[in-house]
Amino acid sequence: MDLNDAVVTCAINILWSNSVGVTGKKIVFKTATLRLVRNDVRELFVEVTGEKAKPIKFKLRDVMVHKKFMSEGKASINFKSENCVMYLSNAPPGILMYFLRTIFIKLNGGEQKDEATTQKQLRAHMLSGKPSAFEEVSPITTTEMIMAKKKAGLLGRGTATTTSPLVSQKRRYDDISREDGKSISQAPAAKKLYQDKDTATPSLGVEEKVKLCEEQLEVLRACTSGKNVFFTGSAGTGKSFLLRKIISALPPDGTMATASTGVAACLIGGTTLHAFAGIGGGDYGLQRCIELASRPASAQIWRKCKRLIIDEISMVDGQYFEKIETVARHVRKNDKPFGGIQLILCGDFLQLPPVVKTENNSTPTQRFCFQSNAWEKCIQCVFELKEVHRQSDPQFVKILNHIRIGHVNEEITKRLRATSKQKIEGNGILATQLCSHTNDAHSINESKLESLDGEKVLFRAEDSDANMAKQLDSQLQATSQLYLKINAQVMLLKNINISAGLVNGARGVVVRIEKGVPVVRFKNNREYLCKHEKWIIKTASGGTITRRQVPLKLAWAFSIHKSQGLTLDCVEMSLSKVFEAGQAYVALSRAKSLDSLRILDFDPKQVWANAQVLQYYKLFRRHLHDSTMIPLGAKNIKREKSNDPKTIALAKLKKSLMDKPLVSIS
Ligand SMILES: Nc1ncnc2c1ncn2[C@@H]1O[C@H](COP(=O)(O)OP(=O)(O)OP(=O)(O)O)[C@@H](O)[C@H]1O
Ligand SMILES: [Mg+2]
Repeated sequence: MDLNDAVVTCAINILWSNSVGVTGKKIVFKTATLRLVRNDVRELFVEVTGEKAKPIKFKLRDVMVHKKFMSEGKASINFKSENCVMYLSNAPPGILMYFLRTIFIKLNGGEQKDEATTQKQLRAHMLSGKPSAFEEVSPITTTEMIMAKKKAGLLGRGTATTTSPLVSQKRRYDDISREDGKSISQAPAAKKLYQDKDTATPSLGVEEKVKLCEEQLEVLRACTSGKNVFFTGSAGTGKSFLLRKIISALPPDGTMATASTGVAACLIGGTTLHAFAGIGGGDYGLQRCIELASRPASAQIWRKCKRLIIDEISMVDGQYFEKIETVARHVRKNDKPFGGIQLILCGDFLQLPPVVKTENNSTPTQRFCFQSNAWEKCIQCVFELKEVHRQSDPQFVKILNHIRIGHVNEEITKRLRATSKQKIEGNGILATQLCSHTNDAHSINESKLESLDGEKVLFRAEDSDANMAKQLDSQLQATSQLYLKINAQVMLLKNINISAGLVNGARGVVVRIEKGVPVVRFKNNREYLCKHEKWIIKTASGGTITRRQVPLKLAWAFSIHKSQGLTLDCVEMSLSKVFEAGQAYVALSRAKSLDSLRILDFDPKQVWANAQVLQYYKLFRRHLHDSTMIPLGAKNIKREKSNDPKTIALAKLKKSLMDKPLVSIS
C-alpha cells in the first residue's frame, strides 16, 4: 500500500500489571497514532501519541504479538519485561497488517547487535551529553525482508520455500521477540503476516502481494482522506479489487461495505445495499421508508455508519438512491448530504442497468443513480480507471472498449464471429455457457448433472446460524447444498493460490472424491483437493455470519446477470436473447482472452449502450479534464427521448466518444 507501513492510527488501551498479574495503571485512547521509531543506538520503539497527550515510548524487546483478529482491525502487543499490554482496536486492517509486518521484519531482518554492545553504545551516548533523538524507521529493504523470512523458516537456504515443521504448528500467540540477540522461531507469526488467507477482509488475503497501480492509488488516497468518491472504469480495470484495498485501509467501525447484488457484495466481503438500508425493496413511499429505517435496529445501523461503500452502483435504482439519501438525513438527524455519511461508490454504468419492475405493462423508465438529485448533492470526487487488468491482449481490450459504448464495425464483427468455431475446451473442461436468462442457466446445470453416470454426492454447508441459511444463499455463490458427481463441470469460488491459477472463477472438472471432499482438475492441469472454505458475511448490524462449504459451483452455465463482476476462464455464449443495454458487453468482458471465448451467433444488433449513460459519460469525461472536484448529475444531462441506438444524436455521440475513447487504447 502507498501508506506509511510504520504508522497506524486506531483505538488503544494500555494496561500495566504488577509481578503477580494484578492490573494497575491503565490508559485509554479513543484515537491514537502508533509509530515505529529508533533511538540513537538503533533500538526499536513503539511511540504512542494520543489526543492532547505527550508521546509515550515502549521498547520493542521481548514482545509478543497477538494478531488472530488482525482482519477485524484488532491486535495486542505484550511488552513482557514491562508487564504491559497494548490492545489495539478499530485499526484499518490492511494498515495494521503492514504495521505488524514492519515490526516483525525490523526486529528480525537486520544484523543484530547483542545487548552488551547496545548498552556500551548507550552509555557512550549519554556521556557525550547530546540530547536523545528518535527517528521513524526507514522503509523495509529487500535484504531485511529476505533475512526475516529466513529466520522465520519461510525461506530455505536457497530460494525455495521450505515447510518448516513450525509453520504448521498452531499457536495462540506469536512470539516475535529476540532474546539474547538471537532469533527464536517466528514461523506462525510470519506465515500469517505474509500469507494470511482470511476472508473477512479479502484484501488481507492472497491478493496482498498484488500492488495497486498509480491511478488506483490516487482513488485510495481520496477515499482515505474522507472525500465522497465515485470511481468508474471499464470491466476489469480493478474497481472491485481496489474497493477491497480501500475497505482494508479504513477503520472497521462505521465502515459499511455493500453492493447492489449478492455476488458483488460477496466479492468485497460485504452485504447487499438492500440488507443494509432496511427499507425493503424500495417500493414503499418515502414516509414509510423513513418509518421502517427508524425502527431501533435499523436506526442504530444508520447512526453507526460513517462510511458507506457501494459496488456495482450501475444496478442501483436512481429512485432508491434518492430515498436512502433522504432516509439517512432523517434517521441521523443530520441535514448534510446523506446525513454526513462518507460515500464511496463504484461501478460502470455501461454494464448492467438497474432491474426495473414493469408496472401495468407500461414502458419501464430506467433511472440511474447519476440521474438523481442526491447524486449531484453527494459526489465530490470522480475518477476513471483506465488500465485494464483482466485482459492483457490489446486487440481484445480495444474490441471490448468499442462494444462497451455500443459500437461495432465490420472488423470487430469479423473477429468475434471467428470465435464461433474455435476449440476452447481442454483437459476435459467444457466452456461455461453464459445465458441471458437465469432460469436457462439453472436448468442446463441440473440436466447436465443428471445426465452424468454415477452417484450424486451431497456437500452440505455448515452455517454459524442455521436460521440465516436463506440470507447466505442469496448472498453467496457457495450454496447450502451442493450436489456433485465425478466429471461435473465446476468453478472455483475462492482465491486459493493466485500464482498457481487457483483463483475465483477458475474452471475445472471433478475427477474423484477423496477424504470426503472433491478433487478437481483445473484448466491448467493442476489437481486440487477442494477442502471446506469459510465465507464471512458482515450483517448490517455489524455482526458476522459464517458458512463453511466446498468452494465450488456447477459451471456448465451461468446467467449474465450473475456473472457481473466475475473473471471467467473459458466461456461460450449465444447473445441472441440479450434484452438489456450493456448485457452483451458484460458477457464478453468476463473472458480473459479471445482464445478462451466462443460466441455462437454474434450479430452487431446484440450490442447497444444506453443513450443517457453515454451522455453522462461524455459529460463526465469533460469534467474530468477540467477538474475532479465537480458536482455531476441529472441537471447537466439532457434526457434522450429514445433509446434507439440508431438515432442520429446517438451516432454523433458515439463518434465523439470514439474520437476520445472512454478508455485509452494502446
Ligand atoms: N493493480 C492490479 N495489478 C494486477 N492485477 C490487478 C490489479 N487490479 C486488479 N487486478 C486484477 O484484475 C482482475 C479484474 O479486477 P476486478 O474484478 O476488480 O475488476 P472490475 O473493474 O471490478 O471489473 P468488473 O467491472 O467486471 O466488475 C482481477 O483478477 C484483479 O485481481
Ligand atoms: Mg467489479
